[in-house]
Amino acid sequence: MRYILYGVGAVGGVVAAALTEAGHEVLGIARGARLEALQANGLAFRSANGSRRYRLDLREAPSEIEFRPDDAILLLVKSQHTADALAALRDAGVDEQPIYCCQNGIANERTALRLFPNVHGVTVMLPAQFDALDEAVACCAPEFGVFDIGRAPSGADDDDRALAEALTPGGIRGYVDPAVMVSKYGKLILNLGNVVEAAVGRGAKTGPVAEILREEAKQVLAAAGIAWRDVGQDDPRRDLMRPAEVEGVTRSGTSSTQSLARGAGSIETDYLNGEIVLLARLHGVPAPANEAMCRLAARLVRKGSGPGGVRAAEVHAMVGLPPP
Ligand SMILES: NC(=O)C1=CN([C@@H]2O[C@H](COP(=O)(O)OP(=O)(O)OC[C@H]3O[C@@H](n4cnc5c(N)ncnc54)[C@H](OP(=O)(O)O)[C@@H]3O)[C@@H](O)[C@H]2O)C=CC1
Ligand SMILES: CC(C)(CO)C(=O)C(=O)O
Repeated sequence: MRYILYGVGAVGGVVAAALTEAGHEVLGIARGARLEALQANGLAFRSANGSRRYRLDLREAPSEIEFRPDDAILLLVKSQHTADALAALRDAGVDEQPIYCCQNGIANERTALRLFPNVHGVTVMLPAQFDALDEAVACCAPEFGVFDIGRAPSGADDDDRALAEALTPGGIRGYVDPAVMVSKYGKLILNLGNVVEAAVGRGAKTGPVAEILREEAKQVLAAAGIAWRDVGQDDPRRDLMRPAEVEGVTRSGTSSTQSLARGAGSIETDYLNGEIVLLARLHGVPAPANEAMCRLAARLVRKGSGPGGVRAAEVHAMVGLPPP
């Protein structure tokens, strides 16, 4: 199987390193200054085990690729970039190849299923970042991360088993999960604090505001009749991946914080907290705290704000909490 990695950012970079290290054929799709740096220097992969540089085969767009029946496509772009990526894949002739949504949130699978028959979900438990443009950092050890892998909306097949087996030797423990979306809803609950950290700064993703967002989300999911499974710190597999020192690297925060820090011009909040807001509206229940966080994220992007510039008291007030 050839693995096409659509998006060679933080998580995509770690996946590229893991699959390449295990001897698999990998082709990456990247863009802009990141593509130029990766082409010029290769990928500098850093982890608790040290640093290694990998030469990657890269393209700027799917139109530059001759797709094969044995390709598996891993979507590793942020959710707000999924629709464009999928359209480009279809224009380039992709049809029945498996498409793996290796992304937070649960909206990507539905978007993919509108265009493609063979869609799979992946729960990505793998904190990663890049500071230099030619870099990818895996922030946990001894495993870089844990992936739940299965078909969307449910089931599992030989391609899922092959992907789990391909990732595991390179440091990403793959688990085939026929109820992967149940796992992904659990991960969605964890990610509701991303925007709080992006706004206020480190530590806020697990504080009292995040707790309100998560409790509200659980009520909304219950009203919508949606099952979820805890994949947080009580999941015993978390022992496989503990935050680790990586020489010369300071953890920059969640993927949403990284978007603000890079001035990316967009943030994933509408697909995280916004998913809860959407479900609440569809099912006639309130979600004022998550709504407030979507407004806050839109404001931060509109103003070009960096991470950590909002006072905690302001965010507390937005969700009805007294000042900290
Ligand atoms: N980072 C983390 O620690 C974790 C992230 N996740 C999830 O994984 C997913 C990926 O996140 P992450 O790796 O952080 O994201 P990044 O922004 O680091 O990487 C995505 C990369 O894809 C590129 N890209 C987007 N659209 C295209 C396109 N059309 N063509 C070529 N390249 C494109 C982006 O470029 P550009 O910058 O120009 O947009 C960027 O380089 C998200 O859903 C995130 O929530 C899950 C767990 C942890
Ligand atoms: C769990 C966490 C917060 C890891 O960084 C993540 O999923 C993200 O960054 O989006």
